[in-house]
Amino acid sequence: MSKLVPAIRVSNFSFYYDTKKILEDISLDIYQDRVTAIIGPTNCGKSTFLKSLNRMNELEAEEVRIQGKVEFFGQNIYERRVNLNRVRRQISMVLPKPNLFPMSVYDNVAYGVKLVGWRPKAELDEIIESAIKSANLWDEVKNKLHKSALDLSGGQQQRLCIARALAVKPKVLLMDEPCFGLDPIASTKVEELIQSLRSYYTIVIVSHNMRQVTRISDFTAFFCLNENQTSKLVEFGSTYKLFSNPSDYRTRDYVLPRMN
Ligand SMILES: Nc1ncnc2c1ncn2[C@@H]1O[C@H](COP(=O)(O)OP(=O)(O)OP(=O)(O)O)[C@@H](O)[C@H]1O
Repeated sequence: MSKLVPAIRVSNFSFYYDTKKILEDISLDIYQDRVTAIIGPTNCGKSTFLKSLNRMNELEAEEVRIQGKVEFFGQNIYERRVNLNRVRRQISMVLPKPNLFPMSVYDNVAYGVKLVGWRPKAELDEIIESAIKSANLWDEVKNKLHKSALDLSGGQQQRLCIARALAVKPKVLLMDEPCFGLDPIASTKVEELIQSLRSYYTIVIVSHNMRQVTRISDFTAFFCLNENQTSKLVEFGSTYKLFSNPSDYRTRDYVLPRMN
């Protein structure tokens, strides 16, 4: 295994929606070209944490406040002068439910690429094909590129969302329960896709499926609400260690019953 390099370094990070503190004093490193899973009970701030990594959380409320830092290869993404579009291109988000536009398969993937700048048609075609291939979807849609994306199955739509994210060449993929609502076969395909992307992208995934977490992630962070109902990072470490020999009793009490 190559040396661990932090792609994202979260330091003493607290997050508030309006006046309500959601995350408290979180510090952890997200390593480059590794899969990090975020787990924890419902409402413990997993999605809020994930969205904090590319500032998507700011799109969700009138007012948000933070303390601490989130550094992406050394640059604090919460600094004023940061180019937010660039941050969100490099740190891309895949949501639990496919959020495709009512457009063709091709246009959905082209959408973000066109926002970045004009490209000749042949070059655009190449980017689209490569992104859809990387999302393990090409054989299923190559004859339907100009048909509505909304006619694809749920699992195909989710892989198309991943293709759309890949088309803008991000460094980090944030995945919020990417198998949510998918049947076991569609879920397996998304999981296989994550496996095939893991060497090329830094991936952070929120999942409630502990078996999936042990199959696909290298590192796991366990979040839990404290007595003030704010979310704390209880434990972070290699997925193997966290599941086989957790350091904290709260991790053990959460993880072990969900593995049976
Ligand atoms: N846009 C928002 N405005 C205000 N509060 C919010 C907003 N989004 C989430 N919250 C609150 O933040 C807290 C954490 O929610 P979050 O969705 O991050 O938890 P979660 O661990 O991902 O939950 P789940 O496992 O159920 O998906 C909850 O109390 C929720 O009500």
